[in-house]
Amino acid sequence: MALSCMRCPSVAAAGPAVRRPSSSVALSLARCGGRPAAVASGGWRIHAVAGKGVVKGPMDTAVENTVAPAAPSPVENGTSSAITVEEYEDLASLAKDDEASVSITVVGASGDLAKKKIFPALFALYYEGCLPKHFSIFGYARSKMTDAELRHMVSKTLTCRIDKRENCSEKMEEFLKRCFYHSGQYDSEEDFRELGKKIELHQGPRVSNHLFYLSIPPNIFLDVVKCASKSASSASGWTRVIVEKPFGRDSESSAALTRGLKEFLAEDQIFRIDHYLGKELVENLSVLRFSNLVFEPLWSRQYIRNVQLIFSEDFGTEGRGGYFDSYGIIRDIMQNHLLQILALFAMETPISLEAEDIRNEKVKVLRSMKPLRLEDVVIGQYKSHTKGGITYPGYTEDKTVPKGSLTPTFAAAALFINNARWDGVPFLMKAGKALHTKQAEIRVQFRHVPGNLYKGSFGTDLDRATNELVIRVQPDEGIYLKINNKIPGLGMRLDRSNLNLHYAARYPKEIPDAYERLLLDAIEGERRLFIRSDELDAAWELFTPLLKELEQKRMAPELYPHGSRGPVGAHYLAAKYNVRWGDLGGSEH
Ligand SMILES: NC(=O)C1=CN([C@@H]2O[C@H](COP(=O)(O)OP(=O)(O)OC[C@H]3O[C@@H](n4cnc5c(N)ncnc54)[C@H](OP(=O)(O)O)[C@@H]3O)[C@@H](O)[C@H]2O)C=CC1
Ligand SMILES: O=C1O[C@H](COP(=O)(O)O)[C@@H](O)[C@H](O)[C@H]1O
Repeated sequence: MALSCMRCPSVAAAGPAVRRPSSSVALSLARCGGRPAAVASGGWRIHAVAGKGVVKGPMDTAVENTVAPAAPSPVENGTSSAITVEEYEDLASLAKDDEASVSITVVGASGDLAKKKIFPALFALYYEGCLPKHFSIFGYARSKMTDAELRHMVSKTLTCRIDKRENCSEKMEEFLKRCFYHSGQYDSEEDFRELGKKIELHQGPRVSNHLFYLSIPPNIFLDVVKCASKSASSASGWTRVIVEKPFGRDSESSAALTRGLKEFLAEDQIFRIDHYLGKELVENLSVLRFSNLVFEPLWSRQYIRNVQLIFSEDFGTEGRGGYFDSYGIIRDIMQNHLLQILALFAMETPISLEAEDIRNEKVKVLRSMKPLRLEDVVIGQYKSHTKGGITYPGYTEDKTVPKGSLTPTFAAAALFINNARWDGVPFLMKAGKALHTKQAEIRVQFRHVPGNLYKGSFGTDLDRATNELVIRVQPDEGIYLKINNKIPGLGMRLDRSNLNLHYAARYPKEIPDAYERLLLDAIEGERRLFIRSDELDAAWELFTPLLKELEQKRMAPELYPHGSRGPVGAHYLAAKYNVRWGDLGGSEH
């Protein structure tokens, strides 16, 4: 069975002629499983990098990708233009002779994230035929390991998709053969130089593109970027760096990190990952809104009563208390994952689907947020709870958490966007660990029907009769819309039902993990789902004053039992804005 990267058909939808608004456009062609993609007769995907496509950052090289340097720019002198199918095919055949290689170096390869997410995602991409033909993967960390030991470690983490087991162990073998390990210190230019030599050796005489994934604690980000840029960046192709969160703890530390990174990297070499942006249902948010006439006209204060962004986990810190305690749930989940979803949800229609157009709109939302007030925030911390004879420890009983810690493991907040579309609409966020369930969802509660003819049928609880759109990000992905309908029969009794797009029923195929999408995007130079530095600044500007106030006043979190629905304060906060949390209703599917 020939596998092909399923990403290609979505590119085809954009059509062969790609319009670009910027004056300087570099072309990059990324191979997509060797299958026709962007046009019926081509095997390559055209990817135009808007604006500073050809960037001469300190760690970058002039050529964005594999196209011969003399490839004509399709856009001249600031006027929009398009690439014809013929030009496209010429470029594709040109590039076919000159395929670049890509190396992916997982820095911190011995760690939890690398094992849990990064290597499995790379294998899934390989299995799907999404990795470039010439690729190699390097693990880098201080731990001593041979290539064989790395392969053994990685092999234990690889799984086959439920729906794709054919040739799986063969594919695993092939994949593992392309994984190598280099042990070194994170602040040693010499060690990175050796790594660079190894990479070049495996890449052969082709244009060699280097991707580094920083899967390490943040205090060593800059050491690694410095050493990698000086000693292991590509001399012939691009060099890109994926940076994992946390991107600082507040505005100041985040700005310092950005300044540090920019000493060695240009902004468009930095891929700040927020894995929630790679989740299928978050990706679908814009499709839902902008490609369905029934939603976009309703997307404003005129019809939407409130929006809820809810994250819950049914487990506590469990050994990750060291990291968690100095960040807390607001920094861990709200300032990044939930705020990013909010920005995507609330943004104006972007000019196009280009990364910069989308990020421009998101940053406008973030910069329009009203300052977050302490009285609009509730914080909580889980305490021990015994259920069914099992005692679940409280947060401060975790050995990796300092005694008496006031770090919130739960927070709820009411946020507002100061713009014409959203003025007065509460955006309620709720995030917590050790709650009763693991779930992430977006809930949109619509206003009451004015002059509702059926008002009498709903009793006194009119809020229950309003429409609610639920986007279930995880688990059991789905989108459903609560509507009112008549119960069949001779009488006139009303009911609440769900118009339900249940992904498992509609799409039996396994949904790719967020890290797969994001890794592939980074390889292809697609920046849409990564955080730009001005977005990050705006996100910290919103949360930093609140975080400082909480810490300065040593606000004590409200305790809630492990496995419960969280502190009652969250209900009072919602009630203050006439909101009822949608995840607590009894009519879910
Ligand atoms: N784990 C997860 O689920 C998530 C993690 N992240 C972020 O991803 C990054 C990596 O996470 P994770 O894999 O859990 O991290 P780990 O703590 O497992 O660290 C990764 C590797 O870094 C090295 N390392 C650890 N501590 C230090 C230190 N103090 N000084 C130098 N090197 C050190 C170790 O490798 P060696 O000793 O071999 O050099 C370790 O294997 C972090 O920034 C984290 O915040 C983000 C979201 C989720
Ligand atoms: O970034 C983080 O996310 C995970 C939750 O991710 P999910 O994809 O499993 O929902 C969270 O557990 C962790 O604390 C946080 O750092």
